[in-house]
Amino acid sequence: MSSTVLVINSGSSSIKYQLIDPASGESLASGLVERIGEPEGRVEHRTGGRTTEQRNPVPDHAEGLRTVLNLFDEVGPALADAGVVAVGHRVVQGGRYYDSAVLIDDEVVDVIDRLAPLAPLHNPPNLTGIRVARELLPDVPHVAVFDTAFFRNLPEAAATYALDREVAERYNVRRYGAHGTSHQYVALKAAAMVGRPSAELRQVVLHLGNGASASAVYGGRAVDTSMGLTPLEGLVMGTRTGDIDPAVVFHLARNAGMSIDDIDDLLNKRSGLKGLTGYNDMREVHRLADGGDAEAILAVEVYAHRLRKYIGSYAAVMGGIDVLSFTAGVGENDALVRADAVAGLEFLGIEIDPERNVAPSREARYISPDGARVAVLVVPTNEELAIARQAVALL
Ligand SMILES: Nc1ncnc2c1ncn2[C@@H]1O[C@H](COP(=O)(O)OP(=O)(O)O)[C@@H](O)[C@H]1O
Ligand SMILES: CC(=O)OP(=O)(O)O
Ligand SMILES: [Mg+2]
Repeated sequence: MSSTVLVINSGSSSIKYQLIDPASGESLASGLVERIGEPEGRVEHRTGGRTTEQRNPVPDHAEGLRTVLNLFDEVGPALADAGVVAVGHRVVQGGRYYDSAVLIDDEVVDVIDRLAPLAPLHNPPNLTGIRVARELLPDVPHVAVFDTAFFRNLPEAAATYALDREVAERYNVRRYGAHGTSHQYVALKAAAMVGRPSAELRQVVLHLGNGASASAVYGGRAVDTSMGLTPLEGLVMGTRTGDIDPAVVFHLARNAGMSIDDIDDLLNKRSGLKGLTGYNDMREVHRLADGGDAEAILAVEVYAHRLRKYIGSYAAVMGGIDVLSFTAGVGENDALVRADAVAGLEFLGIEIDPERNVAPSREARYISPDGARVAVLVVPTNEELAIARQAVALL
């Protein structure tokens, strides 16, 4: 029997999970618990080509995980017979503590808890997932794989904010990044695709999901990234502003009668595509834009404008660019966004082949024309597989 890893990614209102054979990369089961804490919850469990769906309220993450483990019992594969050697947990914020995966003990739990202010939407649910999973699966090692690990050794010039040094040091204010497991996975895969030693490659990776971030990877090492102290900075996201002038916060606090918590909620949960159009899902935004909705058309332009700014600035940071990769929900599926993101960047050697760009495929592929100076790629990310591999490597 081969060894498997159960990977858990607990988000604010969802739990995604996958049982993976890290050696072959095969996914033996996967699923999702959605709308935790809302009146109508939904659980989807996929294994062996079959999907089982349940629609019940899921009051909290503990109940959600219990439901998942029951599904493994009832529908399979039975975890007791599946050779589970570890549970791998995605944790967004590891601060300055971790540059690689770590075995979870009470001290690690304490650190993740103390770092919650630096990823307020992510670390608390990550931690709940860890607590509950350790209770329900006490006999296997649990491993934390941090989104920040790949960015732990960013050059100081990229990681440092031009803020009073003492304040920054006392309150741990610096750029930590996020989505690092995905950026690293995609950069490695892209280097293998172009067949050049990663040591000399200047890569830009665009992870465009609900949360979205860009990274500059030079010689296999992250040299800059768009998420900062928290996953709020950088690109336009489903519900987050990305970059804004910090003075917007003072302005709203002083003139709109909003509290800091109100503004936090506004910038993180009611902005981005949702703030501009009412919808956080790019598919809905396109649907509106296709119908001539001026706000949706502008939202797509704002989104793409930000992407072009980051591609250009990272090319400047690295003295050029050899590979540009698109990944995650929007990056993998949205040919329009990809085309808009590179429009006008021919001066950097970036061009795409319109037919390759729209060809339906789930595989990693080139969308630049043969012989182009910059390899433009779509590389489906697989954070779960990367987490499973890092967990077994640690053990
Ligand atoms: N066919 C598609 N076209 C455009 N956007 C898509 C498509 N499919 C999914 N998406 C976008 O991908 C997002 C989810 O991406 P994903 O990487 O799964 O995010 P997360 O891991 O943050 O939940 C959705 O919110 C949606 O906007
Ligand atoms: C860090 C982050 O933004 O993660 P997600 O995209 O899962 O929200
Ligand atoms: Mg994601």
